[in-house]
Amino acid sequence: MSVPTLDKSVNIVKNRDQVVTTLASLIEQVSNDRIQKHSVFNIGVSGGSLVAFLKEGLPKIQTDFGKWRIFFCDERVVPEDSPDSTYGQYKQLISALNLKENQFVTIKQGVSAQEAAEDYVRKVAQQFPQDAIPKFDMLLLGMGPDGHTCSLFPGHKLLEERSKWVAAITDSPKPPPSRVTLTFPVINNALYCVFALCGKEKADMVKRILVDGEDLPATRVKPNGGTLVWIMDEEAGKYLK
Ligand SMILES: O=C1O[C@H](COP(=O)(O)O)[C@@H](O)[C@H](O)[C@H]1O
Repeated sequence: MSVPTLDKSVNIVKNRDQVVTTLASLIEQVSNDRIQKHSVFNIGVSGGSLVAFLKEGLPKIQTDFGKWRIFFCDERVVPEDSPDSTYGQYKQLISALNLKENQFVTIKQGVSAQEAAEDYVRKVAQQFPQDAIPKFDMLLLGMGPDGHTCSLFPGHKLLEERSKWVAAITDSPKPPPSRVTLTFPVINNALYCVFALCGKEKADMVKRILVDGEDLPATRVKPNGGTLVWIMDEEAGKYLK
């Protein structure tokens, strides 16, 4: 796959297919660079529409998937065989990309959101023994029509979380209510934070975030010393032109 010309932090491409291709190409470029330098690629994935983008795009890229460690930017506290489980949806990629199940760092099953968050933070810390705050190579983020990202929702107290790397939420306004999410100190420590989104129902929120700079969860994604990239189709970006 050819390297994208992403010279801007906000990239509006024609349609959904081009969102998929542009995103996949950026992942290919960054993963190969990180694997060459560090022999591992630590990536965090989100749920929602991103899952389909990756299912379509990742099988087309050239990278050493065996060197990937895959984390969840957020996860729903539900059984893995539930349609709401983000890991459950990514499982189909295991055979498509020749991954092993143990390359995914998943949440503990059958426990409360609080216990799942405490367990997840231990698992994350184990993978980043040298880092004061885990430094992900790349976090792939979605943005809901309300401006939420990960499981960080507008007006929620978790937006102010400064000490925990991973937090539990049990009152998510979007179902299911119980979730585990990375917090801003970790999100904004990543090397790359990449939003990928499509559709006219997101256009108003894109404007409120990228033009008006309204204080919404997705607006707070500002990686310190890292790179922020938005990839969207013309419908989502229609108020930016
Ligand atoms: O609930 C969630 O929603 C967001 C956004 O989803 P989308 O379908 O509007 O793209 C997603 O990024 C997050 O991981 C998920 O838990």
